[in-house]
Amino acid sequence: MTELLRHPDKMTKLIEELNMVVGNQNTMEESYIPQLVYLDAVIKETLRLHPVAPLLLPHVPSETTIIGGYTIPKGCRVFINAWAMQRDLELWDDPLRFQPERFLETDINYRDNNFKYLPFGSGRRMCVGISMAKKMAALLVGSLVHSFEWRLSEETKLNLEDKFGLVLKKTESLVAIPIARLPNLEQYK
Ligand code: HEM
Repeated sequence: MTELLRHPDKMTKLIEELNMVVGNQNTMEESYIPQLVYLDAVIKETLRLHPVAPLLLPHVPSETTIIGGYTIPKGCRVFINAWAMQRDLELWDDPLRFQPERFLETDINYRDNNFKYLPFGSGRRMCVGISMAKKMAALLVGSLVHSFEWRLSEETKLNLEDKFGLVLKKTESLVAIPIARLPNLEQYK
């Protein structure tokens, strides 16, 4: 939501998609998700810049392995810096820019074997909750944007700073004011 509020043009594009697919007589539901391609791109781009688990989960190889000339000893703890890979200038065009369109132009997916985009990890130990997480994120962001117009109070600064840990969190929570945008208040019950 912070990225969308910082980029009103992207917010407008998402609202237009929701208006077209869901319409203002309905509320956001799971069945609309496959048609909401821009919403999917917004979530993918958000997870690229702000991965929930920036170093994935610690992995421990069961055998000593050589990868790219580096020896990874059996039993050592390996962290994969997905955060850095997903912002790497050599892998991404203009990497610090919030640009959901980059996911419309390519078919990069969460489960692909590409090693530049790993918000859910990769391989045998990748996240088992991808399907659920994808749907929940789409339902949540889709509902917030479809049902409300979001405004900021005068003093709100849109701070995108991250607090690092096993899980990435915003340093400052977003405070935004929702305004009903659906025509019928019954739709909010
Ligand atoms: C946006 C939401 C989520 C993100 C970004 C996420 C991300 C991740 C990541 C990065 C890993 C580590 C993968 C690796 O180290 O290779 C992981 C593991 C895991 N996730 Fe998620 N996850 C999410 C939601 C969920 C949900 C909803 C569930 C369960 C319903 C779930 C269950 C798990 C489990 C059980 C593992 C450990 C898998 C293993 O070690 O074999 N996750 N997740």
